[in-house]
Amino acid sequence: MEFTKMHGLGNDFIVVYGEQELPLNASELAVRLCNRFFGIGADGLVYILPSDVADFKMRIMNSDGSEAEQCGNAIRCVAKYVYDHGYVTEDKITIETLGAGAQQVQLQVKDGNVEKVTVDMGEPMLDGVQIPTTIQANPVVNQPIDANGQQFHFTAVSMGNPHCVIYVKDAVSFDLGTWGPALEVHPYFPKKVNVEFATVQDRSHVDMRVWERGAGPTLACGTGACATLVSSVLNGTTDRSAWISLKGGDLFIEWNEDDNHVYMTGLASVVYTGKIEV
Ligand SMILES: N[C@H](CCC[C@H](N)C(=O)O)C(=O)O
Repeated sequence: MEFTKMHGLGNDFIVVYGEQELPLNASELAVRLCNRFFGIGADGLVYILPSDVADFKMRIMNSDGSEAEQCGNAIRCVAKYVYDHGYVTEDKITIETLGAGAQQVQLQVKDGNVEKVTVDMGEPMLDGVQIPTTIQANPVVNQPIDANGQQFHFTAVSMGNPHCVIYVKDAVSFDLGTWGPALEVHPYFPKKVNVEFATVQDRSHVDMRVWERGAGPTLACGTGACATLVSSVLNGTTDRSAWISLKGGDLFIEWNEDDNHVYMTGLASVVYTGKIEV
């Protein structure tokens, strides 16, 4: 199997092009190939597939073998991949995901190189039951939640995949390993949840660290950055556009007041290409 190792701010993926549909063993392959000791090593396995409603379809498997409905960093990588390989000639393309349907992607190209990618991540889902959570509220803002004997307050947002945003004193030094795993599987979240720990620096800058559903601590999370911006607007702590600073770098997120869509802008990078027996 040929693959391209790519990342979005250090959130890394094994990208596979050429399949007509998701392989039946995609989940087992994800666990095997994402393993950082016995496999290639990555946060996820990403397939670029044909689509009936967009230029391409993206399916993403977390490193634990679970499938996610959406992945912000991966969709930027997919857009760069198809442009670099000449599968598209326009700098504006559409990519279908399970969680958000056909999404518009704008490539910022200079001298033939993809510099930045802006993705329309669609409308945030704020209804507690739809996210899904067990909380009957719309939106779910600043709700108490206990984990390992500690009480936090969270705001829940879905970007096609579920997110739990918690504000802490210092996200940069926060101990993800102690609290992330318990919150990921908290009974409030029937489909588990991605957990973001955030510190608002000012109305246009938030520090965020993430414990991802099905992948654990990653260097960046695109949908998590979107959820963090939406949550911060709901909590009145930022403007509707801001820089979200992750361990692997910065994403610029805007929650547009006119169309209610969230727009994410950031980098996408190729590390190497390879072949592996599967
Ligand atoms: N672990 C996530 C999928 C990857 C999301 C993240 N890597 C991103 O960039 O949005 C989930 O199970 O919902």
